[in-house]
Amino acid sequence: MRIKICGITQPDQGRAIANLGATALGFILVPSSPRYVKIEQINAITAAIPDKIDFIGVFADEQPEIIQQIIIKTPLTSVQLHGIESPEYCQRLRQLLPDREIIKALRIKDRESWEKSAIYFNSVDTLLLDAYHPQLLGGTGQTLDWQALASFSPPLPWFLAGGLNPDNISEALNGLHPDGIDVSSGVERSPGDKDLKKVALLLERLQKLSDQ
Ligand SMILES: O=C(O)c1ccccc1NCC(=O)[C@H](O)[C@H](O)COP(=O)(O)O
Repeated sequence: MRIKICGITQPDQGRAIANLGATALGFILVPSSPRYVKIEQINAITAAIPDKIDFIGVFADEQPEIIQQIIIKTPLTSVQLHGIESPEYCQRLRQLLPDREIIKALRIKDRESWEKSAIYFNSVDTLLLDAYHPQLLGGTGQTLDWQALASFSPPLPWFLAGGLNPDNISEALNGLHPDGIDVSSGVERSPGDKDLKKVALLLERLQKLSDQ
C-alpha cells in the first residue's frame, strides 16, 4: 500500500519519515495553508532523501502553466489537485505534464460526492478521497464515513485521506481496500511540524494490518 505523509516542511523530518518507510511525501503549494512551502524548501527537503519515493505537490485551482513551471524546477513526481478542478482542466494538465502522475482529490460530503468521481476516470491517474470542510480545503483532521465507502471501487487507484491517525487507522481500513492512505494532521504536533513518534506508530500499525 502507498503511504503518503503530507504537509512536510522540514528537511530532517522529511528524511526521517522516508527512512521510517513512507512511500510518498506531500508538499503543500497552496499559499493560504499553514503548511505552505516554497520551491526552494521542496528542493532542500527532497535533496536530503536518497530513497526513490514519490514527491507529491498539492495545488488548488492553480493555473496549469504555473504548475508546469514548478514541476520543471522541482523533483515532484506527482501533482495532487485539491480544488474544484474540472475533468477538462485535468486533461489540459495531462497534456502539459504527460509523464507526471495526476491525482484528483475529492472532498466528500455524502454518497453523491463520491459517485461523481466517475467524471474523472478518464482524465487522471489516481483519485484521493478527503473529508469535506466548509472553510478549509485540506489538512482538516475531519474523517469520512468509512462504512459508507465500502462499495467504492473505482477502476483506477485511490487514496483514502481525511483525519487518519495511528489510533483510527485499523478501524478506517476495516472493509476498505484503498491503494494508498494519506495522512497529515493526525501525525503532527502543529501544522507542518510532524511528530515522528506518531508517524512511526502509524507505520507499525499498518505493517501489522498487512501481516494479518
Ligand atoms: O494540508 C493542508 O494544509 C492543505 C491545504 C490546502 C489544500 C490541501 C491541503 N492538504 C491536502 C492533503 O493531502 C492532506 O493530507 C489531506 O487533506 C488530509 O489531511 P488530514 O485530514 O489532516 O490528514
